[in-house]
Amino acid sequence: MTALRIGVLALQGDFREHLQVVSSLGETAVPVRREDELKGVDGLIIPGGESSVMDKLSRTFGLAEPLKEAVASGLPVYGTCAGLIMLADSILDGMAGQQTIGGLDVAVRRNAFGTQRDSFEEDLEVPALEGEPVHAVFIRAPVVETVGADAKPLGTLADGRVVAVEQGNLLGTSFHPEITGDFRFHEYFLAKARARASS
Ligand SMILES: NC(=O)CC[C@H](N)C(=O)O
Repeated sequence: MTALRIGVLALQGDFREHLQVVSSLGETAVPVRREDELKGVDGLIIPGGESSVMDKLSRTFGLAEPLKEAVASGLPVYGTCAGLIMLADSILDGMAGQQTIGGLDVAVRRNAFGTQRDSFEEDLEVPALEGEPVHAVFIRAPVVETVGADAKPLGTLADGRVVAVEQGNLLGTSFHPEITGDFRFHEYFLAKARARASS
């Protein structure tokens, strides 16, 4: 089986961790900072970081429109934390003028857990993934406040709040699987990329 070519948006945030995860799973990982680096990728990961900065940089570097086109073309895209915010059709508590790439029919609230719970960890039941609950690490994390008709929740906190969603080839998590050593979400995403590459 030939390795997939997976781009990781490398404008800002913890893109290095995702590049390492993709390589450790046997695929080819490529940092994406320019439009031409998006060409020929079988999937794209948008990392955690600061979504308002990522938004500004993507517009400054002329990547915002190509990213929207990539999503519209059906490219598999996985966003973690700030990356989930970038994929959301609407943001609550965004910075003034903050825009997103969109694609996921959800409204996401930034920094939803407030200062007292800036970072926390919780085990999540994720029925779509086999095996144990997913140990999820949240860092100034967003929450999916509204899931539209086209999107589907994949994982919820014990209090019922949605922190993982999917919609066709798009996948988003509020938390950071790239730092826990449990890469089932990455594998779930790579399966979408593999299916598309071989279709
Ligand atoms: N760990 C993260 O990616 C934090 C997200 C950040 N709070 C934002 O609004 O973009």
